[in-house]
Amino acid sequence: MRKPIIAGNWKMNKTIAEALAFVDDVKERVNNENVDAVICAPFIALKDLKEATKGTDIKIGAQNMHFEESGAFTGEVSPGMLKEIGIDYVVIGHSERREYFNETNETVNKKVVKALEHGIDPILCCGETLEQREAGETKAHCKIQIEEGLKNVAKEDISKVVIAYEPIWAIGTGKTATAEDANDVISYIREVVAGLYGELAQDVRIQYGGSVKPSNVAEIMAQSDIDGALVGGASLAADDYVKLVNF
Ligand SMILES: O=C[C@H](O)COP(=O)(O)O
Repeated sequence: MRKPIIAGNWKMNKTIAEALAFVDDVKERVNNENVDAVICAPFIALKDLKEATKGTDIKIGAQNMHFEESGAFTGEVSPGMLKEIGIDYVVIGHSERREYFNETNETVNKKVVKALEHGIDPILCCGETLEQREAGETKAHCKIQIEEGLKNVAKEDISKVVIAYEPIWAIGTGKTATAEDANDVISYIREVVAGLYGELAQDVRIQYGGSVKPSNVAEIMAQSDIDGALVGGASLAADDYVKLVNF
């Protein structure tokens, strides 16, 4: 039985003060024991958020990390630094990182492997552009991203990986894939994982992301293969976040 995971991805939003006010507002209201509720926040707020959510059901994730342990990588944050403050999850290979920061399947894979090595659960993102969707290349594109992203991930670790399917054309646009379409691609992604890990694919949680909001989360979560959501815009408003995790 896969436990659903609803993760807010705040992207480059909220100061530390705003992040703490948000947690203060939602922490008593996040009470769905059947869901893992996560907030993925900017690096600078992570330590404070970990402290502020102690004893609550909210888990904290980063939005990126480097794959090296340390060294001359100006501006980067290492897996050990995240582990030191108890970070639970890390988003890896979000389409915005792939597009604006030149992340490739190869660097994404190194980060996935390194996160697992440090006991941080990676949220591995995949998804197609509008052009790829219109050309009928959605599944082929996701297959490559997943197969390359999971290279060298041991069988013992695969259930710790969360996959987020986010069609790029649905991110921040208000356009959501229909729940059935999203489920179809996600079922296919599970087949791809099964091609690599057999039955263990049934333990891997696969989220949908792209304009998820309180009004559509229940329909999305009702699909057979969708195990959660990675939510951008709607996760920034406290009341909406509470509705999303208590769907
Ligand atoms: O990581 C979250 C996704 O990019 C979705 O963003 P959105 O909910 O604002 O469309």
